Amino acid sequence: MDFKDHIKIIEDFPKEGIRFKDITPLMQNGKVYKQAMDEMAAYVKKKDADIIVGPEARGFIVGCPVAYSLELGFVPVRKNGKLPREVIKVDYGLEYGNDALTIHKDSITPGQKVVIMDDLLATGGTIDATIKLVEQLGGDVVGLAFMIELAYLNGREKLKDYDIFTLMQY
Ligand SMILES: O=P(O)(O)OC[C@H]1O[C@H](OP(=O)(O)OP(=O)(O)O)[C@H](O)[C@@H]1O
Ligand SMILES: Nc1ncnc2[nH]cnc12
Repeated sequence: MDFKDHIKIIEDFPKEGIRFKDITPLMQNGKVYKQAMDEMAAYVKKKDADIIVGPEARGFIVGCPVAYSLELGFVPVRKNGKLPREVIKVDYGLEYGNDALTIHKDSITPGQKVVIMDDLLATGGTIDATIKLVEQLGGDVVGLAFMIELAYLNGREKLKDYDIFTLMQY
């Protein structure tokens, strides 16, 4: 199955010069969405993860179905001010802006094997911040999984100490 047939590219969104990869057509097709999640689940299983972590919002679109299918827990990483209990926080930059990410302080048990999942790897800023949060809580990041990799932004270089799985590369 060629997953790229189900990704739409939108020029100059959300800012001039950005070629936005829209995953919503893939999600709208049940068979294709399931196949994509099954392939990502196979990777998470191979890494023998204890728990999945995903950053808001599109990390939930891939992390939750895979967690459900493997009967694993899912921990949300959210933008600043969204989580209701005690959090730790990290500032980060991405392809089109800056923000802060947070995680509940009690969401990871030290030594737990974590796979971090998101829809897309661009500069790696989001995942770098997510790794910092997980590691500050004592989690062991055993893998990173994305549907899409924008290879021209060199996110892999920033994340070179980690094992990375991607379904599609641009
Ligand atoms: O590798 P990076 O340069 O960090 O970029 C990738 C991130 O950007 C997008 O999220 P965005 O922050 O736009 O938020 P959203 O998921 O809430 O749309 C995408 O879902 C990744 O999380
Ligand atoms: N080019 C892009 N398309 C979709 N999501 C993104 N997140 C960061 N860069 C992106």
